[in-house]
Amino acid sequence: MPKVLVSDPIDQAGIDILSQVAQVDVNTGLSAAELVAIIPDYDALMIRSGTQVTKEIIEAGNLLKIIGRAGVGVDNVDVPAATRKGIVVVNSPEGNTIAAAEHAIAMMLSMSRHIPEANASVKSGKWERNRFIGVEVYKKTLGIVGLGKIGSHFAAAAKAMGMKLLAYDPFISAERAEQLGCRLVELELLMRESDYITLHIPKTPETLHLINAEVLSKMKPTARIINCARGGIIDEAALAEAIKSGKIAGAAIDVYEHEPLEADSPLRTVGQNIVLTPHLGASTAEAQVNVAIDVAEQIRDVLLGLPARSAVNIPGIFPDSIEKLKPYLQLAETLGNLVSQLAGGRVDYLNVQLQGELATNQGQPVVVAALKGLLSQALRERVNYVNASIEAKERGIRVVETRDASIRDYTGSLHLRAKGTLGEHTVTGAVLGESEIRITSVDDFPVNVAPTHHMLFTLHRDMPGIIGRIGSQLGSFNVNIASMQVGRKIVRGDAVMVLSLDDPLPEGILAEIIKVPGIRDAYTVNL
Ligand SMILES: NC(=O)c1ccc[n+]([C@@H]2O[C@H](COP(=O)([O-])OP(=O)(O)OC[C@H]3O[C@@H](n4cnc5c(N)ncnc54)[C@H](O)[C@@H]3O)[C@@H](O)[C@H]2O)c1
Ligand SMILES: O=C(O)CC[C@@H](O)C(=O)O
Repeated sequence: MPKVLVSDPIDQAGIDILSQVAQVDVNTGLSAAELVAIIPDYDALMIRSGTQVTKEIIEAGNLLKIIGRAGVGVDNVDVPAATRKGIVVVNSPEGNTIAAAEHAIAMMLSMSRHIPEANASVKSGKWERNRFIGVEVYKKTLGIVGLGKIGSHFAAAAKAMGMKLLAYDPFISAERAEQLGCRLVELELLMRESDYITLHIPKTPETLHLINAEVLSKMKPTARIINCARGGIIDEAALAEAIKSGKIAGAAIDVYEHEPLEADSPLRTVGQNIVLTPHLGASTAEAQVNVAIDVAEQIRDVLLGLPARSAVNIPGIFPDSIEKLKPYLQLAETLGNLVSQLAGGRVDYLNVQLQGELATNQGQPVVVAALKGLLSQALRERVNYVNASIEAKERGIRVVETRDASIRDYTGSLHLRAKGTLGEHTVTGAVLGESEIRITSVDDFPVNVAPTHHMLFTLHRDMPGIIGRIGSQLGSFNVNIASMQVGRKIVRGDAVMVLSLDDPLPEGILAEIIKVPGIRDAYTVNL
């Protein structure tokens, strides 16, 4: 039974799903060294934001197939290191959207009405009504940085509260922003004009310290900023200084550059104009159930050999296309493996042409499958859907995807052309019925053969006696032929012969076959 390590607190609903297919060990609060020590035993790792999945942990995870992040942000996972090792990283892109948006709204309102201090004051026995005069958000301008899922939900709620909306998001259109009631503007204008600024962007090298001293200096002295996205997007020292010196009115922060927040963080000494929560954006009962189920289901599926629906480091396949595409992924892998052997293993160019109905489908997963097949001779089980593209890129393989929907020999077919040490070779294949894979051409000679484990391909002159001679040669080496087919374009011209063999070809026989008069080339293939 596979083993799953759950290293952060996860809702029981997720554990129940994982337990259907795996031994689940819940072991939270581990140090990095402890994780490195135990990870070699595990097939899957499930985390929230508490575990930093470093390169060292990934390198040590020799059985790891999947890392599941029960949440959105995967900035606590070294995704490039996981990709290189062929480990799928999945998240739950929507499970906590509402929770995070509602937390940001709560932060905006509690900051505006001094709720944390007022609560502490009453609980300490005081009744200080004049000390806590707040401000309204009605008719104020809200600047949303990042108009994705959480930013959009905040926008809808803020609009209903009568706020005017600005948004900065270089990756969405002005039309989309307009649909959400926002005016799309540059960051500088948003910082200058907003009374409230809320951040809903991922932490990336581009967004690290996006909100620094200079950007904060553009804000109005009455303006307030909310960060429920990721620590590090705001420069914390600059923020503390801006509030203390009265350059801005306040801030509400849920996420920090270092979590837990250090005891001596300047944010802790800002006083009453800052509201701090300990990364609670996703902490609702509903969101924790959503993300636990979402990610546990994906871990279960991957452990069962099925695709994950929200993988961040493999080409996504829309769930409704998975069933339809599966036989084509198998076909692409088989053809990739075949063409790499015909082209001599070291391939430097691959053209993947999607034909017929397949041309109207998602192409990227099929191309990745072809690359996986292409590299499987060299890398064996080290190559998979996660790292095939990187491995191909690092080997300098130029990959071109083309489409031709007008080719209708089969409902959908796939044509691969590869250039390698043995020159240029092409193969075409199709899926018959539900899932039967056929090789339908080799070097543009039409054939119709099912791929088998051991195969022999020859290029020869179509002339009497040649098939018999190959048969006798194989017989003399005690190799049994399971099936044989010849593909030719014209009678007595060039032809290819495809033989399926019951046994692998013994050493040396290929050299004998090539000596047969009329044989131009011969290739052994193991699929
Ligand atoms: N506090 C929490 O507990 C909590 C919970 C959930 C999500 N989050 C964080 O909230 C953030 C947003 O989540 P989401 O689900 O809305 O993501 P999303 O992918 O739906 O939206 C992110 C938006 O940011 C935009 N963006 C990316 N780079 C940008 C840049 N440099 N400048 C401006 N916009 C940029 C994108 O175009 C996208 O529209 C993530 O960082 C996530 O980790 C925090
Ligand atoms: O794990 C958590 O509670 C936080 C999750 C949140 O930061 C996210 O990115 O989804």
